[in-house]
Amino acid sequence: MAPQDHLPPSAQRAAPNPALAALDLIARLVAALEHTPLVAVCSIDREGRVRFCNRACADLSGVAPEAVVGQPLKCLFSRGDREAEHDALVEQAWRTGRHSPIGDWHVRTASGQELWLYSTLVPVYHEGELTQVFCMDVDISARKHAERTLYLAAQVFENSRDAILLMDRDRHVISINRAYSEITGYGSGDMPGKPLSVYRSCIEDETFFRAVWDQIEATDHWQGEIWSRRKGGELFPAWLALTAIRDSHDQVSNYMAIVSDITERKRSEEQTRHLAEHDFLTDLPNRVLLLDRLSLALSAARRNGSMLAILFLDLDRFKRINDTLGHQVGDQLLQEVAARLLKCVRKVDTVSRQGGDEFVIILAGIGGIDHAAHVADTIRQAICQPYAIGAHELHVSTSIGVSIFPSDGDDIDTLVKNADIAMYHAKQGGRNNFQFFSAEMNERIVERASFEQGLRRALAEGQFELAFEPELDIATGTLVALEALIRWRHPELGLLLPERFLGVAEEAGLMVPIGDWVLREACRHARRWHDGGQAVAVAVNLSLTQFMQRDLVDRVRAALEAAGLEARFLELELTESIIMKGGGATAATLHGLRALGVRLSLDDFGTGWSRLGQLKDYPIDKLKIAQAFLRDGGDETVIRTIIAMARSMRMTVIAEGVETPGQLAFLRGEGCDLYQGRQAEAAVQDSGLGGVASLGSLAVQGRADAWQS
Ligand SMILES: Nc1nc2c(ncn2[C@@H]2O[C@H](COP(=O)(O)OP(=O)(O)OP(=O)(O)O)[C@@H](O)[C@H]2O)c(=O)[nH]1
Repeated sequence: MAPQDHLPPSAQRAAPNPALAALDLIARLVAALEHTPLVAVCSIDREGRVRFCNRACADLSGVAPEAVVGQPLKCLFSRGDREAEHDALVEQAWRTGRHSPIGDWHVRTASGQELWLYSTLVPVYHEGELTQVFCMDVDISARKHAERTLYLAAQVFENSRDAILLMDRDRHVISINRAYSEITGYGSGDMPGKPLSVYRSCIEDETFFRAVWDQIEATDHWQGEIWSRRKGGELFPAWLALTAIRDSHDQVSNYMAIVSDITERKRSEEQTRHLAEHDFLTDLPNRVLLLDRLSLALSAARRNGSMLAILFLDLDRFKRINDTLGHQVGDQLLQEVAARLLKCVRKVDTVSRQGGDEFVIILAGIGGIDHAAHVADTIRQAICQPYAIGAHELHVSTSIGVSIFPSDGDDIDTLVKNADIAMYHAKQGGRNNFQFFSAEMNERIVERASFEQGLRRALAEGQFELAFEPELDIATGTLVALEALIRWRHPELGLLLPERFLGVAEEAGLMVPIGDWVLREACRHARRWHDGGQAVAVAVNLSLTQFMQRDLVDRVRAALEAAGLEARFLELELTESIIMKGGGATAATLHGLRALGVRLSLDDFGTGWSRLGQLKDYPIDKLKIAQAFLRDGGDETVIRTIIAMARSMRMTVIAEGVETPGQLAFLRGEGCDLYQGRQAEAAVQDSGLGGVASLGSLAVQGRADAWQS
């Protein structure tokens, strides 16, 4: 190609003399064109074949110039679905002789690289004739990439759900995005130009913000929770992330603030925390929060040298309300109790529910123990007032234990434990009262705990024994039965009577295993007597707890079977109160036992039952006149009535605690069947048979036989 071929005809026509200078200029222009790295240039002929390609074009397309000459233009760059559009521009350049509009083209090179080209087509004349079209392309891929990045950044900024605010290096607002406007209510024109500090909530002070900006200066970043203010003045909790943006010279050019409205999150966190720290039924603080508050109150008391009281409350006989009226009524009562407790204390105090019918109250910073006593008594009285729950008017009382910091303990556990111990003593003291903790109480509780442990060991190690008290026929003096009475041969305290340990056993939940042991052991003894030739019956006392066991009949059957004892030789003694408290299941249990063939006897008769007629519904074989009626001269009328009643109901009647010959004579005169007590024991001794071990030779007949159905 001759150098002048590149110039349009007008330029060729206007070329000044001298001609050589012009040729030289053209030669240099061509050389520049060939070597410029900025513009990729190639030319095509009328057939669309490449005739020339400069180095930049070869570099950009990745095709060697020798390989491209004679090839169609698209072997350099393919324009995808815009190929036809480009062909039309080429055709237009040939047709009009004018250069095509400059435009951006997204192309792909032969090696698959994608580029953006800024292109035009320039028709070139030679000697007045249009001979070539030059394709001139500038690689603008980098610019396009930057534009795209900027575009995306702008989209992110605008469409982010987080509120974003941009500042200049002086912390003046430049712009805010849509989310920022939505969250804060400020429009895009409200904030720009103003310092960010204008929009602070005033909850955090200057020191706080100074620390924030100090950290940003040091690390380019700060994030944390703050209170933010909406345009209308409303405050809201926000999570703020502040970041310094640096320019290419590593100088801070801007700051960006990202603000998230965390109102909902805080609310739900608060809700979760509330649930974790409060009792669902009463909404009072639960044990977790109580311990937390107590820890704070203790620290404050230590700091101020003040006193603090812990009140441990337990409702009295609450179980009865649940049992008689149902759990739901019980729940409502607990809620009402909670409300009353709150009314009895100050705002600084904490009322908490520990669970069940137990409440613990912290009285902070009390002036003296009088204050605690006053509050305890106010509470006691408030709880005693009647409750209207549904159609019911309920009455309940509470027992309260009080411990005082610092005198009753220095730490949470000790203070709560001691208040609990004091509450236990309030219960022991008859309920519906309050007790201050004392060291003696603690000693007693420790003693009781070790006693309880001892009881468990006694069961495991066989420290229990049975003593037997004879029941004799008044008319014949014959031994009819032996009542089994438990004794505990305590390793340190010696032989203990049941009064000494059965209360603790009851509270420790040991009545059933101990009762089982007595039952089995008594049956085993009776079997031994039988094997020795004496078919004497054995009487065993049942406790309420045993009686309430659903499988009582099975347990009794199992004891009989294990001993190989006939059921008619076992007599179970119940008290009136057991029968009364047995509830709806009493009759079924008694009939179940009777069906086994065992005898049923009512102990301590005459001391509690008001509805004698009810006895007819139960299969009771024997009435035991309470010892109280014989003491101090006795109550002859009652005894006479009981004997008459037993007769009319075809029951055997026995008097217990017969101590004198006079008493025995009286009972004999009234037609009482059997007797028990010191007189009976003396009679057994007199007969030369000192104890149960000798029973093998004791004559047993009469009433025992008469019992057989
Ligand atoms: N309604 C109701 N009863 C509960 C709840 N939690 C525990 N209880 C019952 O509360 C009763 C607590 O009884 P206790 O304190 O052991 O005994 P009490 O009958 O109050 O007798 P004393 O405490 O010896 O005076 C038990 O019957 C539990 O089943 C509850 O959330 N709602």
